[in-house]
Amino acid sequence: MAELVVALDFPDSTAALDMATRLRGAVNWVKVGLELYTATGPSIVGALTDMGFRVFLDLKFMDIPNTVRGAVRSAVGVGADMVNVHACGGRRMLEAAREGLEDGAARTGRSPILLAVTVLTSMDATDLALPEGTSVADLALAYARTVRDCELDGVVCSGHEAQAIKAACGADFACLTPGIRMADAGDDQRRVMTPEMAVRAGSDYLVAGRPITRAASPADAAALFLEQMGRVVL
Ligand SMILES: O=c1ccn([C@@H]2O[C@H](COP(=O)(O)O)[C@@H](O)[C@H]2O)c(=O)[nH]1
Repeated sequence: MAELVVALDFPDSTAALDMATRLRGAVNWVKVGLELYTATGPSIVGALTDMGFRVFLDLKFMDIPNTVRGAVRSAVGVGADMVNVHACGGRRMLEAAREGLEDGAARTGRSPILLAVTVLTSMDATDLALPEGTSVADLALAYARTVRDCELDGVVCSGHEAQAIKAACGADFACLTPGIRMADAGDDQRRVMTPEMAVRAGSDYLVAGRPITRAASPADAAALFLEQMGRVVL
C-alpha cells in the first residue's frame, strides 16, 4: 500500500507544528525540507517524531563524496526515517552516501531509507540541454539504474517514470513521487500526476505539499488523496 507524505514547507516551527497538529491521525508521514530545516535545525525532526509522525528529511545532499558521506551520517543522527541525496552527484558520491548511512546506523542503531533524486519534478525538457533523442524519462531511468547499482533503497522520480524504473530496477526498489496534483495547479511543478495514476504507475510514496497544506481543511484534503490512492487495486 502506497504512503502519502505531506511536505511541511513552512518558514518556522510554529507554523509547521500547527499544520502537523491538524494532520495528526490523517497521515503517517511528513516531510521536512530545506526551508523548514534551515529555519529550525534538527529539533523539528524530534518534535515531529515525538508527535508520532515518520519523517522524511528532504535535504537533497549533493557535494563531493567525503562531504556527502558526513552529511548523511549526520542526518541519520538527527532521527529521520528517510533521507536523500541527488543522483547527479555521481556514482562515487552515491556510494559515499551509503557508507555514511552505514556509519550512522552503526553509531545510532537507526537505518533510515536512503533515496536519490533523479530529475526534479519541477523540470521538463525545456530546463535541460538534453542530447538529441534523449528524453527526461531516459535521464531519470539512467540515474535510477546508477542509484540501484550503488545499493541505495530507491529514487525520487515523477510518476511518469515510476513504471519504467520499477521494471528496470525491481519491485523492491522504492519510488517516491512528488508533484502529486488532483488537477493542473499552474504552479512550478511540471511532471505531475494524480494520486491514482501515481499509485497505478507503481510509486510507493506520494508527496504532496501545497494541495494539502493550503486547503481549508488539510486533514480533509489528505483524506481525499488517500481515498484516491486506496481505490487502486494493483
Ligand atoms: O523532484 C522533487 C523533489 C522534491 N520535491 C519536494 O516535494 C514537495 C512538493 O511540494 P508541492 O507543494 O506539492 O509542490 C516540495 O517540498 C519539494 O521540495 C519536489 O517537488 N520534486
